[in-house]
Amino acid sequence: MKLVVDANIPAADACFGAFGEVIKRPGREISAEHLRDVDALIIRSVTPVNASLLAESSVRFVGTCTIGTDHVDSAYLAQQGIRFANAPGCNAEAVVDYVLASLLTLAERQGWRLLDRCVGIVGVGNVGSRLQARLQALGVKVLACDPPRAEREGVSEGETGFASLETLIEHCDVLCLHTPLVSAGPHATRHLLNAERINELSPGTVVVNAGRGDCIDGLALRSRLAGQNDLTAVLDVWENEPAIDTALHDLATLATPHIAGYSLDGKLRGSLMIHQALASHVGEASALTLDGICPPPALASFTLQQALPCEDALRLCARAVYDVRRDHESLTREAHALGLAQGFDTCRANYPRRREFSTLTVCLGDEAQPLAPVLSAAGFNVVLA
Ligand SMILES: NC(=O)c1ccc[n+]([C@@H]2O[C@H](COP(=O)([O-])OP(=O)(O)OC[C@H]3O[C@@H](n4cnc5c(N)ncnc54)[C@H](O)[C@@H]3O)[C@@H](O)[C@H]2O)c1
Ligand SMILES: O=C(O)[C@H](O)[C@H](O)COP(=O)(O)O
Repeated sequence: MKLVVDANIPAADACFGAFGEVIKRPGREISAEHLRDVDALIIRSVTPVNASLLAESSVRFVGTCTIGTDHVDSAYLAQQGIRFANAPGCNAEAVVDYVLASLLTLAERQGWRLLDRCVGIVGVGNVGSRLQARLQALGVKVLACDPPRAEREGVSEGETGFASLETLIEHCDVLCLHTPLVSAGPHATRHLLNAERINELSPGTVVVNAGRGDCIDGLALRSRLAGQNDLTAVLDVWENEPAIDTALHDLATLATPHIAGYSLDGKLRGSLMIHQALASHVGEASALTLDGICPPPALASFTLQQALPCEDALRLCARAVYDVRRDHESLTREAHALGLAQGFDTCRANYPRRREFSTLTVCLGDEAQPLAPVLSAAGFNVVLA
């Protein structure tokens, strides 16, 4: 078997080498001519897969080591009998870490407490529901909006905690978007946050987008930020990546290059899930495990002796694992050196090794032991020293 694999996929040899010859190519450069005599295509989200890529190819399996699937014309693949797999949930914990790290950083800069905020979550799937669980465990008030889920589960607004987007806009201090990009249909998400809704946001609202860039009307957000300068934007995803809007980039308080899900754990889970799907496609058993391909974390544990205020302790532990300010600064730095589009992809290609909150064990000395519930709610392992 011959496989073309995005060069940005970690553990590609361990996950795909046993199936045959692995040819690595930059994801944005994979083209029809690379696929003529290829059996399997293993990608991430930057390779559009459609008839024009595959019509002349012998590809029978397409696997994307990502949650999102908007880059793949799955109807075309189904019609051609080409097996398709994605990696649901693979990096969901990493995205939740990103959102918590971002909110804790904003809280410190702007002088508020995360634990006092009301957070709206739009899209309560693998990412949104994990975010909801961690925030609620911390005692943060959460409003959740997911009309497709409400419909599937046969519930109406208010009945089981789902609320409308308008309710979230009216009541939330923070609005987090975790929706997929859906272009058509009753629950389309393209420009879900449109000019009208952006204008309805109360001054001071924090908008976080770690779903897909096109779920927000970037021009409308840019004009509210440039005109009134009364919102805070945390943007990980953008319209037209990597050639994103420079003015919007400059106006965002935290601007990162689509790396919310870029924990090593999340990426390796994605590779492993597609390895398993390919093994099942070719009828082979697989013995590969995450532990087999994932190294131990550089910082596995530390001891906290002091009875710090809750949010200071949360920030300290979060930053010991992942400091979102580093990603914001490296995008700014690379954009200066290379221009925004090239800087965006350079940051992604050279992304430093990042682990998830759950890889850190925090040992609490006597005085710090009251912090156990809050640290464990945020996703850290906690032991009493
Ligand atoms: N920034 C990143 O690095 C990163 C990482 C992972 C995922 N993502 C993006 O986040 C999206 C969500 O990930 P997930 O794993 O939670 O996906 P998921 O499919 O598990 O959940 C998506 C949820 O959104 C809901 N939804 C769909 N249309 C909606 C609408 N109009 N309004 C409100 N809710 C709606 C769905 O019902 C579903 O519950 C992915 O599709 C992907 O595009 C981004
Ligand atoms: O859909 C996903 O899983 C995420 O957006 C993922 O982080 C995308 O990673 P990329 O394809 O940009 O490497």
